[in-house]
Amino acid sequence: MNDLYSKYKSLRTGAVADYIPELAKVNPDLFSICTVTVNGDVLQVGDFEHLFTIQSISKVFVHGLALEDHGRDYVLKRVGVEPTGDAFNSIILDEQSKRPYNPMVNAGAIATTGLIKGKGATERLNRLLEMFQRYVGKDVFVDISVFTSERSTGHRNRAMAYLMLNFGMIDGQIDESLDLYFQQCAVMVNCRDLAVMAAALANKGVNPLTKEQAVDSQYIKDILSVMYTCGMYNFAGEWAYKVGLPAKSGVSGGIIAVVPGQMGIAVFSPLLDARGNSIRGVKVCEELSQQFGLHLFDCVDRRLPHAMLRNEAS
Ligand SMILES: NC(=O)CC[C@H](N)C(=O)O
Repeated sequence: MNDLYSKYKSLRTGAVADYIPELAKVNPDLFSICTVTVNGDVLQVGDFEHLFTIQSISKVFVHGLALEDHGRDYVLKRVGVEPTGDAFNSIILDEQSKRPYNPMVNAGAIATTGLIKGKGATERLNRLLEMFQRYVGKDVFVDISVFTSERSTGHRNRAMAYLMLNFGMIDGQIDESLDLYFQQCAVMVNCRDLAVMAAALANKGVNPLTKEQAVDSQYIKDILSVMYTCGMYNFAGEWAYKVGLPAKSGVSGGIIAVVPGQMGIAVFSPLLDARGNSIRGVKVCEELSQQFGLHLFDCVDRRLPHAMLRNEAS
């Protein structure tokens, strides 16, 4: 991991996201890698304590909460599970069903967030924060500057919400759902938190550090299959081919990847490619997958380093 960190630290291609004005202020040099095994072993390098907003990585966990709130049949009626091959912010709905294509693109995520139960905006936000807290293992907070920055500029997302309202795919509480969506995107995490969250998904929904059940284990297969096919947007196919792990990226520069039954991986580096994926994040995950045989369909045995498997034999 140290070798990968040193190798890519000097790679400075790409650009930080600036369509949300507050995100443009980030230091582009920040870089960290962290892995957490299902046994709770943590390996971390770089700026792993640096807090940033989770952005689209939140979509994975909110999808899980929507499944818990309504069950898979109902969620599937409102949001599909087809990869789009389009950008994360594309304003397209399935022509026939009028559903957004999947819960990982913005349209689908706004619809998913609209499904979160609660009496009023505060209860819905609290339920969402409690869900994140189960995954992270400590209190989490919304970055108000990033939230208000996106709320005042997120007209494209607002347009999607109105399109879905027109087709009856979300209910009339448009502003409340959009606020909740912008708030979930502005939840603050560090690279280590993300790796713990990914490790919970690798560990049947149980946070490996606190042992708390973060999400009902019956929905892990739903969450991971949608991540696998849709998590990296219009790069999802190449990612599945090269890295072979369920994953999710966000425009603030985070990427999580899940090695089911073994560990969670998180990389943070805000320099993005044209599709909105972290450039260093993609490179590091490609190399980790190749070096340790992590691709789900790789027939060679996984070669996790000894440090990651310390507790497995005991
Ligand atoms: N890809 C992302 O991280 C996008 C999330 C961002 N909040 C948006 O809706 O545009």
